[in-house]
Amino acid sequence: MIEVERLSKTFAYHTKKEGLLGSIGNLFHRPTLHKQAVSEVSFRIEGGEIVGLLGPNGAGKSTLIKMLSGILYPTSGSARVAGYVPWERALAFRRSIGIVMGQRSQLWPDLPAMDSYLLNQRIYDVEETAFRRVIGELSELLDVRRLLDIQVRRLSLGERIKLDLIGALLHSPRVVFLDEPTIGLDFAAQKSIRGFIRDYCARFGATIVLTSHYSTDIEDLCRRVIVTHHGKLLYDGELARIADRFSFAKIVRFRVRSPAAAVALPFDYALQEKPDGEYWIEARSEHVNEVIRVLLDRLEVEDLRIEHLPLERSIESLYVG
Ligand SMILES: Nc1ncnc2c1ncn2[C@@H]1O[C@H](COP(=O)(O)OP(=O)(O)OP(=O)(O)O)[C@@H](O)[C@H]1O
Repeated sequence: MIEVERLSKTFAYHTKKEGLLGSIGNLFHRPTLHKQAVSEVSFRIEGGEIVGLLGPNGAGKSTLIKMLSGILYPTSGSARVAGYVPWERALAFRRSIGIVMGQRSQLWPDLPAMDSYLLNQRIYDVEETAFRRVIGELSELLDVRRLLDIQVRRLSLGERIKLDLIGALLHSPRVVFLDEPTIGLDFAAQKSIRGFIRDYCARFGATIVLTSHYSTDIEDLCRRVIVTHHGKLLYDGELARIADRFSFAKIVRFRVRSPAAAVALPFDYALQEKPDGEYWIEARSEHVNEVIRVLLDRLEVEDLRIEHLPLERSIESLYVG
C-alpha cells in the first residue's frame, strides 16, 4: 500500500541576523544553508497495517509524512501510496488518503466543522447518503455529535482534534496519516482517540501511519515501528523486539525511611531520585540481585519493585546507539 524507495528531502533556507542592521545586511548578503531532513529512507507498508513512525525532535517524521501525503516534493527518491505518486496530487490519490496533524487543524476556524465537511464532500465527491452515514457513525463513536454546528475556534483542543479526525475520514480513505493526533490531550481523550483509530482500522482495513511522542499511543496501536534519526532510517521492525533488545536492563525502584543519597552502590551504579522522594537505579539484569542485597543491607527500604525498562528508554537507547 505504501512503497518508499531511497526518499530524501533537503530544505534550502536562509538565516537572518537580529535587528534592523541584520535585515539591511540580508539585502546584500543572504547565505543559503541546507538541511537534509530525510535521507535515503526506504520501506514498505502493507494494506491494513498500523505503523508507528518514531524519532526524536527534528528526526524528519513530519517531513516524511508531508511527502507521502503529497504536501511536499522530495529532493530525490520515489514513493507510491495506494498506487499513486503522492506529489503528483491526482484527485484519485487525494481521495485515497486522509491526514490529521494534531498541531494544525484542517478545519476553517470561523466556521462550524459541518461547513468544512460539506466543502470536503464537494471536493472529494462523496455521495450524500455515504456522507451522512459516515458523519453520523464517526461523530457517535467520538461523542461529538453536539459539536458539529459550533464554530471550530470555540472548541477545546481535544474536541477540535476529534472533529479533524472526522474531516480526514469523511471520504473513507484507504491510507491515513496521523501526525501527533493526541498531542496536548488529557488521558481520557487520548484513550478515546486510540480506541477510535483501532476500530476504524479494523472496520475499514485502512493502513495507518502514526507519529506520536506518547509511548502509550504507540504501544497500544502499533506492532511495527519505523524509527528515524537525523533523517535516516534507524530501525524497521516489531515494537516488541526493541523492548527485547533492552531486556538486559531493569529498573529497581524503592522508597526508604532514612535518606539514601549517600549509599555506595555495587558496580558503580548511580542512584537517581525523583521529586516525590522515590529512588531508582537502572541496572543490568545480572546485577539486580546484588544491587537489591546491598540496598536491603544498608538502608531501611520500605517498598521495592523491579520493572522493565520503559519503552521511551529503550527507543532512546536506539538513538544513542
Ligand atoms: N521548511 C523547512 N526549512 C528548513 N528546515 C526545515 C523545514 N522543515 C523542517 N526543517 C528541518 O528538518 C528537520 C526535520 O524536521 P521535521 O519537522 O520533519 O522533524 P520531526 O521528526 O517531525 O520533529 P518533531 O518530533 O519535533 O515534530 C528539522 O531539523 C527541521 O528543523
